[in-house]
Amino acid sequence: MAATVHLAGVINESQQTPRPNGSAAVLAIGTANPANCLRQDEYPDWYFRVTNSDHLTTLKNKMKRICEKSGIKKRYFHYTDETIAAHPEFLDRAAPSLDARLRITESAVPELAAAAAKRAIAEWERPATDITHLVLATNSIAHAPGADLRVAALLSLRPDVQRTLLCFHGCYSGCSALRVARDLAESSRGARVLVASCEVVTSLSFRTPDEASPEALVAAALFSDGAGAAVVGADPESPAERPMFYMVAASQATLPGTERAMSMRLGSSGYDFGLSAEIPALLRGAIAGCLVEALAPLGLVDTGGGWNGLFSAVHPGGRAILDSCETALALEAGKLAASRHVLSEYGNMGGVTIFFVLDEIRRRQHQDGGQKEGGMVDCEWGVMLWVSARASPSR
Ligand SMILES: CC(C)(COP(=O)(O)OP(=O)(O)OC[C@H]1O[C@@H](n2cnc3c(N)ncnc32)[C@H](O)[C@@H]1OP(=O)(O)O)[C@@H](O)C(=O)NCCC(=O)NCCSC(=O)/C=C/c1ccc(O)cc1
Repeated sequence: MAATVHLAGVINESQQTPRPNGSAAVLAIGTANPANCLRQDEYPDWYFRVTNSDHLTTLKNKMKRICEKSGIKKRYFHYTDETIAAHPEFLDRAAPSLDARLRITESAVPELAAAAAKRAIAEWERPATDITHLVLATNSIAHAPGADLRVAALLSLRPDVQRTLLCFHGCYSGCSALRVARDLAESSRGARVLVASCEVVTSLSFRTPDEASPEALVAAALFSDGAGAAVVGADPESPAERPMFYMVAASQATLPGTERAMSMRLGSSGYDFGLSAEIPALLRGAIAGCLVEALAPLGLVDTGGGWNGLFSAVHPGGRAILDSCETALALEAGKLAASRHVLSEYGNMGGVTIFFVLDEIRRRQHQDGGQKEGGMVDCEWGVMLWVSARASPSR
């Protein structure tokens, strides 16, 4: 472990660090992707060729059907043809390959996360040394000292920056990181939290297609690499700090009996993903009830017009996930336009994707001057799966 001294102070109540008056807000956003971009309509041919699997014609045709229905146009990958040529063990399920994969991700994750974070800090227009906390979420590493320490060094954050590393939160890691950032930002006045999410998970999961693992084929057709970052803080301290989304509440709900529906398991040959074909239907059945429970304490209720009065930042886990949300919540066409756009342009980058969706929503707010597609911008309140957000009235 790195030589880090952790101190916890206990003080008299009257001497507590003052807490901020307002809610934490997203003050800036940055995103980044690796250079290797592959078109989705060409991916099955490429994938079966480089894995020497062209003879598996039934499986290849299935992947083509999945890609056609994925709602994705292109995806980004840290790996390249050269990576695959240099690592024949990635193609052989029986060969141990985890060490080689983790050596790749150990440097790739902090570098990509820092690239996104640099853009967020540049937009924030304050020095990186004003960052008091760093929260990094990833499913793509398994080492300590972790990528959070390396990101802090790459960005020249101050030595006493308080770091939190969240690993193995799956596709909701971005929401987890934002929830933790919100709590940190609201717990001490002046806190400025750099929150980042980074996945190069395809380097941990790339392998030969297997007729016995159709779920792995779905993962191979959807997942993509990228990084997203935001600066989060309460009580803007200067005119340059422009809140774009106030994070007013966060909640989490787990559907009983669904523990096996979505899973990730890191083994000697990398990640195995479990993605039940039931996920879109499970979501369809549960989402409205979850929304009612999460929003009622905020006084937000469906008064008959459905949930179209909110803007929605939904993690685009797959085209069918978005369809399920749209159906279950009776959303008007275009209400999930930002999520669909991000899915189409980048694929499913796990927890990173939600940063791209928030970025896309605010871009549409600016471009359209309030006359946006799908009634998104004139909504004061919004919901992000699973963090509720309120758009700044000043934006
Ligand atoms: C794009 C898909 C994969 C296919 O499109 P489709 O409209 O369902 O098309 P088909 O029904 O014709 O399916 C095409 C083929 O794929 C197969 N398939 C179809 N899902 C499968 C399957 N999970 N296994 C294994 N074969 C399959 C299906 O059997 C079929 O095979 P075949 O008959 O041989 O053509 C679509 O099903 C889809 O988007 N599925 C959702 C993928 C998914 O689970 N994503 C979640 C990843 S985890 C995540 O991001 C978290 C999200 C989340 C978000 C919000 C929350 O609140 C909580 C969580």
